[in-house]
Amino acid sequence: MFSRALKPVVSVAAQNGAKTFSTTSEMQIKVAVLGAGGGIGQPLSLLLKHNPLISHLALYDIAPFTPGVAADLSHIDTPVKVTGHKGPEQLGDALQGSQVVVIPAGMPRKPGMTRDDLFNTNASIVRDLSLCIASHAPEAIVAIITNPVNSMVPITSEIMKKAGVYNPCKVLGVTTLDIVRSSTFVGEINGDDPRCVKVPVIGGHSGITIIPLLSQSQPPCKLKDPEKIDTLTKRIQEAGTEVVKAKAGFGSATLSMGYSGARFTNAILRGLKGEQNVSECAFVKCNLSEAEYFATPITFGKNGMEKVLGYGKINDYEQKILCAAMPELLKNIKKGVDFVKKYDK
Ligand SMILES: NC(=O)c1ccc[n+]([C@@H]2O[C@H](COP(=O)([O-])OP(=O)(O)OC[C@H]3O[C@@H](n4cnc5c(N)ncnc54)[C@H](O)[C@@H]3O)[C@@H](O)[C@H]2O)c1
Ligand SMILES: O=C(O)C[C@H](O)C(=O)O
Repeated sequence: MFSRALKPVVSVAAQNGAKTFSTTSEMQIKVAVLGAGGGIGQPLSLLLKHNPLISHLALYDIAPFTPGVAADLSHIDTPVKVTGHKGPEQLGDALQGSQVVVIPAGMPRKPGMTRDDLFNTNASIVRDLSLCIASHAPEAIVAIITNPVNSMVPITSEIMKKAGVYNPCKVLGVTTLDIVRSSTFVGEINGDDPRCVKVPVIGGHSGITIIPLLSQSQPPCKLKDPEKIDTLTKRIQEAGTEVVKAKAGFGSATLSMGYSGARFTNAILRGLKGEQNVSECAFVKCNLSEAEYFATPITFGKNGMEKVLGYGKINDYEQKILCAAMPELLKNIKKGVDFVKKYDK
């Protein structure tokens, strides 16, 4: 995943025999993970501890064992400094100076629940964290993993607007797991290495709002039968539920999400570092549809999202499922916006 960035750079002085050794982490970047003690937070932090573009990893959670997670990770022999912060009184310290904030804080689904069923618990968690980001790290790029992503991105955006620090390029909903799953499933069908398969996934991140564009798969998906395409599309849309059911009450996807969150964070970091044409899909503010926020391929730059790449030509089937998704997506977004308005009163 980090192959392009992992390569250590031996300085000229070192080549001449002097005992200096530097890595590509020379640009000092602090990343804060909010919800770092959880099922996603821990593997995500483990992967980020290996990212040479990060100089400081601040782990925050309300869980009392958070300093222990930080102590544990800090013993790994990579140059990333790790600090642990527990409880709201230590959140400011975790955020101060962070250029990137990743949020996996909040409750996961149990069997029988929809992502929207998490709204009541997770909306206030994300609101309170966003208020603190607005005051302690207003310039940070915020990557939101917490579900329902379709509503949490509007919540953070509205909080940032109220605080007068909103930059739409810096509030990003993480949908990478949908892309990772699509690559895996198409790779299995095609007999291709999934790392070489690219399938854009647009719309949102819940049930029917997840729209994989199988017609744009690279290399092309070998399935041609419309019924089989429909079955695969539904499998991608329901893949989170597949994990929730299999975990039987013990949470939702954590390891594949830790991987996906680390991959997304790495894309943000590469953009921050000035690398060109780094792209991933994300749920962002854009005007590609009647929805204010929409998942689409984007590129990253020094300010977070650089360009909305859009989704190009889609076929009739994809157009149909996109139309079917819009009412749900609009409802999810409105729920987030209204939550912040109501909180104001
Ligand atoms: N975007 C995606 O693709 C995706 C994928 C998987 C899971 N998720 C979502 O990610 C969230 C976390 O999932 P998980 O499996 O890690 O759950 P988890 O219960 O294992 O961990 C959540 C962590 O959040 C912490 N937390 C709760 N309130 C907090 C607060 N106010 N401040 C800081 N930390 C707080 C908890 O203490 C816990 O450590 C869920 O909402 C889940 O639905 C999203
Ligand atoms: O399905 C969930 O509740 C978690 C996550 O959104 C996923 O897609 O795995």
